[in-house]
Amino acid sequence: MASVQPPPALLAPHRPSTAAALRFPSPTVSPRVSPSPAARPRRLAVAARAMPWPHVLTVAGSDSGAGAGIQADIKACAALGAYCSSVITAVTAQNTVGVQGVHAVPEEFVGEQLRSVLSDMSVDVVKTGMLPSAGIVKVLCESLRKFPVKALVVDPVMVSTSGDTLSGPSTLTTYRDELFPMADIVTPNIKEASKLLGDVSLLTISDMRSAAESIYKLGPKNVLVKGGDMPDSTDAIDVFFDGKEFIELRGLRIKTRNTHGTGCTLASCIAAELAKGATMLRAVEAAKKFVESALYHSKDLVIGNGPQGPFDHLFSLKSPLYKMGSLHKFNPDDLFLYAVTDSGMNKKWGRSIEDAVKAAIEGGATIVQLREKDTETREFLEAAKACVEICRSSGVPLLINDRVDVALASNADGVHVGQSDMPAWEVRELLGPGKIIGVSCKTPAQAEQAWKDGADYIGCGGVFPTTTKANNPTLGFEGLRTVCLASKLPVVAIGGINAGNAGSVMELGLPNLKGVAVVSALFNQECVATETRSLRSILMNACCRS
Ligand SMILES: Cc1ncc(COP(=O)(O)OP(=O)(O)O)c(N)n1
Ligand SMILES: Cc1ncsc1CCOP(=O)(O)O
Ligand SMILES: [Mg+2]
Repeated sequence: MASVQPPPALLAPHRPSTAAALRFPSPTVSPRVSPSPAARPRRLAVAARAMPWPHVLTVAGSDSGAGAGIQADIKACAALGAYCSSVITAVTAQNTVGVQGVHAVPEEFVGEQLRSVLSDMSVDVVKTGMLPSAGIVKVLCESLRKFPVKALVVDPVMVSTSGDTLSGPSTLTTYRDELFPMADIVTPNIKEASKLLGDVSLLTISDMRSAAESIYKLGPKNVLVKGGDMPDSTDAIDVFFDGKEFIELRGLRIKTRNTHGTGCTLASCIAAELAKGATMLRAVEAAKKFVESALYHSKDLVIGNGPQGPFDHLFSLKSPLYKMGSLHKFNPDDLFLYAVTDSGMNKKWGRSIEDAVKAAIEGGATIVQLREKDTETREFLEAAKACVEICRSSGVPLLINDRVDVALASNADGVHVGQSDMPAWEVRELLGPGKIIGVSCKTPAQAEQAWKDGADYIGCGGVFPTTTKANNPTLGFEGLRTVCLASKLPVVAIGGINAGNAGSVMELGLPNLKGVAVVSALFNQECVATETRSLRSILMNACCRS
């Protein structure tokens, strides 16, 4: 009787596998035989996991069209570096037109799937999607009590983005009474929030706040009411509530038909980020940014003929410009007080570049840029290397204006380029995902291109007239506002900004206007540190007021 020899690797004690070690028997189909006792593989000696792998378990329905459901969950988690196991609660026949049929999985079998995963694997976070019956909700709650996890993310899927009802009224009651009190966050959209609260009408941000507060009282630790389908809103605004404060999370409303699965994906991204150790608010912010990036990248892709197309969760594999590293490396708050040096002013005041940078940092500059248009390359590079050390010891990013070569050679933190300098996407190719790239933008189109090219921020100006940069049209507050409202990237204002008007710039209250960049108000002065300190306090006061 042929005995089936399991692959050697299965018998050997578990060790990091190499291709050589993983030799499997030839793929010919052997007659089904039960292995002799000698050949039966011993219990696997599985080594303790050397590398943690954040793990999300999705408990949701299958979407045959793969735009939503467990298919979206698995893709989203994979894109964010988390493992995703899945317990299927229903099988749906659906596509880009809508849901044509739903078969709920018997609750006993949902329970068996839950036991299989939770008894064997260490799950960090459970994320729920479509739970088609009260019985399934109860089975899930029982499993969570038996196999507790770090966090529970509940996406109360009741109405699909195509408008089809996915959960009945009895399920809502069990959601509210049993599942919500166990949840770390509940993420209803407007329709779902309305249903959960007895079909109340939700038309404004204020209504969303009230809804979030009412849903919070049902027991979850946090609530995120998603405003994506709020009528007539220009931005996609979600309201986050943690029981103490409301936070409005603004995102760009991407004009596209490819929105099927955005709800599932947002919740799965939150789960993945929580599994990776993020705080709840950071997880929600990262999830929102992921969905926005995915929608933007996918806006012109076409799958299916209906009104609700899927989007590409794995967009970052398709374009190096979307390397996730660059989405998280740069801290927009660094733009608060942006000191930009000037070779002419340094000469006028007899000051070295290094001295100018040290003084600006002493005064509280939060980011520094060497804008040395008239300095010879060799001198510029030596100064840049010295300033990299000065800034790094203070934790202040140092960028180089225009000169990518100097930035590379000095290992600066990034580069700022203008419309006539090297395009940002080329700079990104040269610097890689871990460096900061800023782009000068005067129009929404330029801001859009900077985002597409993978920049981290934009400089917008000149806001006021300036003699520091020749032939530089003045945008004024309206021009600055127009670009800020269009920009998907953080913005720093520049041009003629000084102690007299910096406060008014920040008091515009533009959400993504993160600070001001200043040249002469700091470096064409006798004492750089004093001027920087004064400007910093003006900015702090203005931000407290706005
Ligand atoms: C933050 C910031 N914004 C704009 C500029 C302008 O750069 P510059 O090289 O002086 O001019 P353009 O290349 O934008 O035309 C900057 N240096 N920093
Ligand atoms: C570099 C630059 N980009 C737009 S305006 C400007 C000059 C800003 O200098 P100042 O702060 O002295 O007006
Ligand atoms: Mg330039």
